[in-house]
Amino acid sequence: MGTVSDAEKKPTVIFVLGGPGSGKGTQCASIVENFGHTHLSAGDLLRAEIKSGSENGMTLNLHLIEIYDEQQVMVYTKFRQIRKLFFDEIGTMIQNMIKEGKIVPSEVTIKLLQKAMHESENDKFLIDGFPRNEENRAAFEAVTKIEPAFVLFFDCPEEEMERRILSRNEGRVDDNIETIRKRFKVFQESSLPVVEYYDSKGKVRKVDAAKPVEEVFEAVKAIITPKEKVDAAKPVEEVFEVVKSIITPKEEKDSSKRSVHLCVTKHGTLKEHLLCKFEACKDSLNATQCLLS
Ligand SMILES: Nc1ncnc2c1ncn2[C@@H]1O[C@H](COP(=O)(O)OP(=O)(O)OP(=O)(O)O)[C@@H](O)[C@H]1O
Ligand SMILES: Nc1ccn([C@@H]2O[C@H](COP(=O)(O)O)[C@@H](O)[C@H]2O)c(=O)n1
Repeated sequence: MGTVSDAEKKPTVIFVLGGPGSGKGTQCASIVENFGHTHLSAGDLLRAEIKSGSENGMTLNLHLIEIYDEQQVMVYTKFRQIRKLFFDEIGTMIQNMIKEGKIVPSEVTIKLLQKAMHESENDKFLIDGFPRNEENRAAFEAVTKIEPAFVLFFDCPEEEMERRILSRNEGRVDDNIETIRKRFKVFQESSLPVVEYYDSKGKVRKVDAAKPVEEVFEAVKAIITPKEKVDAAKPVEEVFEVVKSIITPKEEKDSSKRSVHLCVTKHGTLKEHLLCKFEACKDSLNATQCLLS
């Protein structure tokens, strides 16, 4: 049986979703710093395309490129003029759609995401603000054949998101009350169904994004941190020493508050038990009992 070559290996993708101003970009910056993912914001890529698209005219590289198969200078010049018009038009189209809080056609956004992924040497990506609707989701999966590892969903009330956007001060054309309302509507009607779709597949990791930045990141860290493994073949006391060193005091406190217990499975993986069948597991000091489960 053949093995999967490096070239065929799919990158790990985490979709980062949440309403406008829920703090996706802010948290992605901390994830990049702490976990080394590459952050690709669909909104940032579209904004960059408005700025540079008509200058280099290469980013989107849509079907028009195929028109040019002649070598003559005249044809080439004509081609460049047409191409510039074409990309100017795409830039204007993106700009208008962002101003109106509308979702840009998937073909455009996916091209930008694919290009950024190809140019990166990383193999783990945070794709922020995408997929924004069912069309985005289906097209991305069809084109890239990539399924997200999970969806990091920032849940935040509209009043808080509105407050945050109105004090963001980055000069964005869509950070005004009229467009914000339109973006909230699009989020409710088109983006939440995508979250629900992934939720039905058990892929949504929801975070309370209304809390202060640092607290939100604590929750994010708990989701992103790779699950640590414990060598469960060792004597029970030794295993428990390792378990104790992994469980931080904060997690211990939180887990006892929430009646969540960190246990070691037969395979040596640390596991959170919401309801453990072992009475003895009701506090983390007895976590080793779960070795038997
Ligand atoms: N937990 C938080 N508490 C208070 N303010 C926050 C929090 N997280 C982010 N902010 C601030 O709110 C504003 C919006 O945050 P950010 O740009 O990260 O949101 P976003 O979800 O990426 O927004 P958009 O989808 O509109 O691009 C920023 O000014 C940021 O500094
Ligand atoms: N998948 C996407 C993402 C964004 N847009 C457009 O960009 C605007 C800003 O997006 P942010 O994520 O930076 O808030 C958004 O309102 C859309 O107009 C898009 O079309 N498709």
